[in-house]
Amino acid sequence: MAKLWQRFVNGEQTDEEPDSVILRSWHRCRENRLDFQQVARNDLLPANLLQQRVEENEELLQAAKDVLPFLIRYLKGREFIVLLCDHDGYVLKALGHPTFLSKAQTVALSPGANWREEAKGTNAIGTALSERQAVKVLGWEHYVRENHFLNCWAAPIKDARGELLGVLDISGACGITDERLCELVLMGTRMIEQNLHVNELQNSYRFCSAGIKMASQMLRDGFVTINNRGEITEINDAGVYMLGKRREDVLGRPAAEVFESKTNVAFYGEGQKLPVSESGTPLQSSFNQVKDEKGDFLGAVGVLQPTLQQKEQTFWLGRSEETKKSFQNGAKAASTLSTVLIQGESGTGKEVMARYVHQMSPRHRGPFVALNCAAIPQTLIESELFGYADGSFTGAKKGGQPGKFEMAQNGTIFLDEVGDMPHNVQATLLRVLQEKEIYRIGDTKTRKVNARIIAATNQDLKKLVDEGRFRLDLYYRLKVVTLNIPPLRERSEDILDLVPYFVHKACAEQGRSAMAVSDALYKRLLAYGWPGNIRELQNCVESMVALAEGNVLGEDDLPLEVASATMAEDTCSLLEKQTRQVILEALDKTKGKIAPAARMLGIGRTTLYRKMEEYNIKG
Ligand SMILES: Nc1ncnc2c1ncn2[C@@H]1O[C@H](COP(=O)(O)OP(=O)(O)OP(=O)(O)O)[C@@H](O)[C@H]1O
Repeated sequence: MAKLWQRFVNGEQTDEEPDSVILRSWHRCRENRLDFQQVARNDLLPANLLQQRVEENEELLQAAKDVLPFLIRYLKGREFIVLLCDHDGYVLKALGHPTFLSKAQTVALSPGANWREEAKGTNAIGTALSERQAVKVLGWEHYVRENHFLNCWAAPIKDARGELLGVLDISGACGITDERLCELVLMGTRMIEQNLHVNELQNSYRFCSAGIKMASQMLRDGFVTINNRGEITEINDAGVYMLGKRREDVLGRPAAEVFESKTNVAFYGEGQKLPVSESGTPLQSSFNQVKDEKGDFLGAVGVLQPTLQQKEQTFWLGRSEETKKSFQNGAKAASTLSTVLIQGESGTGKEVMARYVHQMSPRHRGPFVALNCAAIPQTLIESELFGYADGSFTGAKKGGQPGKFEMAQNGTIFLDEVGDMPHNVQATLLRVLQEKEIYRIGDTKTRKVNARIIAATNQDLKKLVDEGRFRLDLYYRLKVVTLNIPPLRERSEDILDLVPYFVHKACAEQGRSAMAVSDALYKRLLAYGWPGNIRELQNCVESMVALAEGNVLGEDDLPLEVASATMAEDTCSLLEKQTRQVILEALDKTKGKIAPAARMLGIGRTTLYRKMEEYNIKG
């Protein structure tokens, strides 16, 4: 049969023809004027370019990683090799029988060599690429004589869209043939294609889940996904905050348990109220079932929103022992109906505490009414508190007007900055506390009031009493239960909880996507004294979020005031401060004389001079 090849390359006519695939390939080789005796010049990649191709075809190599050894095992030690080539015909990998591997090397059938038809004439790899189908090229069917000792089977490898990625080839010595090799090479390509498909599915799954995570962080509402077993698979930061739990206590847990609900939450319809959150605050949820095209239930996605009550913030944050203790005391105070006095610097969270006490008390269903005694003119405080009767003064509303005490019926009245309450109103307040009834201004009729009083102050009330500016009897009446809220500088660990919450809140309010906070920034925030307490921290975070450019808040975003204060701390370490102090004291004792001061410190005079210059101490 080799005569067929001989006649063709000699340009002689013949009655017999080889397989049509081979004949088409021979014609292409002739058109390309290929030398049929030997390959004129092998196209061999140098090591660096081969490495580049290997990297470019990483996915293909990965998909074939286990398939090539599997095929070799199947060939049971017979003299065969298996090759993986890229879509340009370059051999990327060759495995198999060592004897045949070295024989193959004599014709450059090895990694780095190009086996396209244009380079090597008719051969299984190149012809499979040209014909885009599985082929076998046996012995003399190779166009170039030097390859006649080969028998090869090859098939193209395609991706899910039919795009050509490479070729799988099995080669052996001429004469060894086996009908099953055609099937084997096809089976190998199918296995590689399946692996590629699985990889692609995994990548698109990873993309979807990372995309959902990223998109959900941009929402200001809580976002939750639940799988078909009813377990929570994803929750954004807003959701974690609203629940008042830790992320690790939510992820992977049954939704029914997290939402403290008896029914499976996935089957909730629109707008169901869920009794959730550690602080007992109600959230509103809206879940939708996710189904596939056949209508099978896959899981559910939902949003959580605070109900109106929670929007007025009745939950608190802070991991420090001080904060936990304060709020534990608040909860204890809530169970009694006594008057509560909350003391703390401005911005420490006194109103947050007052709302918490109300929320935890048996009156939580009643109203919470606040009045800031420092924020309204003193002449109006009385009418604000007790209301007025019809016609009690010119311009008074017809039918009169109830005051805050009446509005707080069966609930809580919060008197903020109670130290600023005028003396005459203090007397009336004391009477209301005793009698539990009020007169509206200009009215003769008493009205029963049933409201729990929570007062707050950032002043030293005892001092005001001593100065005669606050009534002693009212002071004792108010401080039945006292809650002290420490300043933020005494519980700076709370910053670690407050900052992410304020960042999240500011991003949502300013319509920005989620932002992270760098460790370096946390260090600076922890080093600052926060004279304005939590309110100052919140304002600081809000302005950083508004002005920051990237998606990570860093030290450069700090407002000047905080930046310069914390910088000074950094550059002047405690040790330096102490050294400077010791030198100053020695100089003070020796009335500025250097030699005795140096003796006292146990150092030489020159060292003392050097230290004084270093610490900017004038002699
Ligand atoms: N533990 C906390 N968790 C979350 N936010 C808090 C907490 N404490 C305070 N805040 C927030 O800090 C800000 C100041 O709190 P709040 O108004 O309760 O302080 P205050 O002590 O009543 O201030 P002032 O004395 O000026 O009236 C508010 O925005 C509040 O939401």
